[in-house]
Amino acid sequence: MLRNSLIGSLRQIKPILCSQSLRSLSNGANSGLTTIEVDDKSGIATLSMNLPPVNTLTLNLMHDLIDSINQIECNKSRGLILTSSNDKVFSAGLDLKELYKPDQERLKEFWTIFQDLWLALHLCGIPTAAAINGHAPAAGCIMATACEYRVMLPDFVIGVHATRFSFLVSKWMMLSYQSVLPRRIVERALNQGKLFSTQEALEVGLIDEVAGSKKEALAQCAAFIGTFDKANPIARTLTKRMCRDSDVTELLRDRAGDLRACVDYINTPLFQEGLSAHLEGLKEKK
Ligand SMILES: CCCCCC/C=C\CC(=O)SCCNC(=O)CCNC(=O)[C@H](O)C(C)(C)COP(=O)(O)OP(=O)(O)OC[C@H]1O[C@@H](n2cnc3c(N)ncnc32)[C@H](O)[C@@H]1OP(=O)(O)O
Repeated sequence: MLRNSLIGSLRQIKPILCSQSLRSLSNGANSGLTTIEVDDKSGIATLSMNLPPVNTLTLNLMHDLIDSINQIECNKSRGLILTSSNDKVFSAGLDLKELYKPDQERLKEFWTIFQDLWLALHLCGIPTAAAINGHAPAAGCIMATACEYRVMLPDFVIGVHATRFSFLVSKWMMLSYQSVLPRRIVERALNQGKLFSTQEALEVGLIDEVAGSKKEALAQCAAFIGTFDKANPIARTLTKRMCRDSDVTELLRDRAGDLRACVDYINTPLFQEGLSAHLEGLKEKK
């Protein structure tokens, strides 16, 4: 029963790609904002975000990420490591320009694909890890927490600082955060809009390890993925999905309701004013 519902949920977000032969993983169908490299020896795929300057989650980048996750999973890679081609920023989170004075239809599409991306990462059947080689604010952090393991480089920040610019996170985003941090820390950090330094993130458990370089981070993520070698892959996948079922169900049971609530909130003067000030702040810091 549970297995069927998990597999059923997955089908909703994975309609494509598995029929293709994909050992050489080309990004033909997408915009080329991601690259996939599969290590021949380990069979682990490294998925890099490559949208200068700061990997903002635009519609195209989110589309490419979902497409790439599907390809990697369908190709039976041994694991997936999410990282960035930029050496200062993992991802700056959602593209704020899409949220400021938005076109309503485009905003709906934008929010829906963000939900899809979260589901694709959350339900990815193979082991996932994030090599966080730069700043990871807001949705950058949410993507990392959807992975099973996080290795971060020193002197960067990670966290959901949404309250600083009048954002209200959806419950499924909060659950992502809460799946790696104790509830009391999540409550405080979300309310403060806290961005954790690498060291603070390690101390609270938001990340699992610190690495000295990107190469080391990738190796540490690969070592984590290797820890599942003795597990039967199908049993592992179903167990992972069972562990994540309640978080995923929170979104799946009323995706349309979440979309409506977010669109309504994004259109409020409170949000638009907070966002306008935040965008100004980003410009002024130059
Ligand atoms: C009910 C709905 C609410 C849902 C709430 C969900 C929670 C979170 C969703 C989000 O993800 S919202 C996105 C929030 N992200 C941020 O606030 C990050 C802002 N960016 C930064 O702090 C910094 O850019 C950085 C990531 C620390 C990197 O700093 P760096 O000095 O390397 O680069 P910058 O000069 O600041 O930026 C370069 C360039 O990019 C523009 N930019 C940066 N981030 C964003 C963004 N998220 N969206 C759009 N544009 C962004 C920045 O303005 C610069 O532009 P130019 O001035 O060069 O034109």
